[in-house]
Amino acid sequence: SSDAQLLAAEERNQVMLDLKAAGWSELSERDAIYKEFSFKNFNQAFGFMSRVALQAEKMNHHPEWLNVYNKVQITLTSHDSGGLTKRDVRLAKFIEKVAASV
Ligand SMILES: C[C@H](O)[C@H](O)[C@H]1CNC2=NC(N)=NC(=O)C2=N1
Repeated sequence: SSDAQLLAAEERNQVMLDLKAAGWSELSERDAIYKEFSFKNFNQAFGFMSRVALQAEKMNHHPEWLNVYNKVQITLTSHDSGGLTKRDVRLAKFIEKVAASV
């Protein structure tokens, strides 16, 4: 299955176990996942965003996000596919790696 295709129920439940354990949740209003990150200050938050931005551009897969001072709220979905795909999961896992290394 292509990584741009919507995740099938079984595979989705499997990957969501990991992501939920890491603090991601499924939105009720859209087929998307969401997490809020907190950093020590704006510099840390923006450094994190810079690293995620470079990877997102490489993947041609971009987050919906909001930064206010030390907080970054991130929503991931695949607009082209109309919901959650492997690309979102791959980007979420990358984001977790970056956040863990700040
Ligand atoms: C034209 C462009 O390649 C597409 O719109 C890409 C860009 N980045 C994207 N990012 C995300 N998150 N979902 C998409 O469907 C998407 N599509």
